[in-house]
Amino acid sequence: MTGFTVALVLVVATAGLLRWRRPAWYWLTFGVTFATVRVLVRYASVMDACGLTVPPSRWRLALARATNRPVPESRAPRILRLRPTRTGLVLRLKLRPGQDAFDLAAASDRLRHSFSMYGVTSRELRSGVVELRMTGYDVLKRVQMPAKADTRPMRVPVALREDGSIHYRDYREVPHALTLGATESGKSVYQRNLVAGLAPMDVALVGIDCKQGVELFPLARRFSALADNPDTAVELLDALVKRMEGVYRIIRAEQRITADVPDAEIAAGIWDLPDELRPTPIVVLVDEVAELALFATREEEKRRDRIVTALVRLAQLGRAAGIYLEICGQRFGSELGKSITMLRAQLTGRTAHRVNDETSANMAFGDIAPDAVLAVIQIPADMRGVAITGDSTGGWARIRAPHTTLRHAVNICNRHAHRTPELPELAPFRPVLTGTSAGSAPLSKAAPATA
Ligand SMILES: Nc1ncnc2c1ncn2[C@@H]1O[C@H](COP(=O)(O)OP(=O)(O)OP(=O)(O)O)[C@@H](O)[C@H]1O
Repeated sequence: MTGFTVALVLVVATAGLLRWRRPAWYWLTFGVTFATVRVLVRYASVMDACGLTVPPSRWRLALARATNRPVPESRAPRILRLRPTRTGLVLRLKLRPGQDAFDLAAASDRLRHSFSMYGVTSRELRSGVVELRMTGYDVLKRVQMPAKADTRPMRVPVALREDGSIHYRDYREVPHALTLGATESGKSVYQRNLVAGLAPMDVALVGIDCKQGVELFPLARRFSALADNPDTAVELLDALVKRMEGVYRIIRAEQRITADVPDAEIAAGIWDLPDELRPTPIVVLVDEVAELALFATREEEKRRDRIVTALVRLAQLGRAAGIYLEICGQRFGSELGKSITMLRAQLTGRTAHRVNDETSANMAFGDIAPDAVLAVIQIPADMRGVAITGDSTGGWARIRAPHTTLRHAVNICNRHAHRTPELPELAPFRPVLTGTSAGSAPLSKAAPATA
């Protein structure tokens, strides 16, 4: 036996032994080749077995009869493209007459078993063309974000989807979002990833962290305004509403100039304004929203009503003024008092981490994607950070953000501290940065924060 044959036998034997464990590196070294060959060789028989073929058309049958040939076989969707990726394979299929995208979606679990893949998901690209994404291993087990991401202004690659693609938080497409989850489910890590993704962009970050500031205050260098208690939060939200009204006045002034000019675009939001006039967009991050909505005394009730009213106004009118809400909490339902469900209805983007009961899952998806409720309940307790994300289109996906530590997020914020815009309306809430620890000093308005 030559040296080459021995090496080949060793490689094949090692690959065979490792196949059942399927770590990510196994996939990259051997799996991708095996899976491509397997899918191509088994394609016709698997499609037939999964009921994804159509009988030959009448003219093909007639032609076979006329030329005295055997009866043609049923045909599977035509493969337009097969692309191996870092996590699996992507197949683009042209459907045969009589098939629809739902046929493939309904057969995805059968396809997964038949092709020996970890996961198969399908989505319609355009009429008659469906994309099947196959993953060779559990990509959410240890999240590694793809090196290349399609970054655009106000679009953050925040997590990995179970089909291996990137999940983006796009503020211009989905202005406001709600993130729910039980304690220790991964909400703060998700929010940290958002801050780290937004830090290099031209955006002002505003934080309301009612967990005594433990999550957002270490990131203070990149924040234009911070509040760590409901009293400061109510003033900060009022200031944001005032700023929103100011931005509306700028848009109105710009409209008067262009309304008389035929064929000119009329500004309907900050993104239609010329660069030199465009106010800085603002992302408002609220951690533990229930703390803002709970009250014990009459005074606190009045404060709570002011807070919720300001949040509703920002959610209703903020998009055009470039003010986007990112609200995080353990529960967000009618038990938090009046106007909460009205606010929730404005939060288009929904992300739910592990929850402890069906009611909490319903708060996230009951009104937009009822089948996602079951998926939320099924998130295992030992997979912290795994979440279900959906939007008003009714679609949903399983995602997990990379495990970004607080130290890593702080480093990113410090690196981009020079990008922190100074907004005059929010100046009183700008964190005062000192080199020393804030210790036991109350972190209220203009409080020192360390990073
Ligand atoms: N995406 C992730 N990947 C791996 N581990 C994670 C991920 N997200 C969270 N974790 C783990 O779960 C722990 C709790 O996460 P996190 O602090 O974000 O939860 P939380 O929902 O904000 O909890 P609480 O509401 O109690 O503050 C983290 O310390 C981390 O170890």
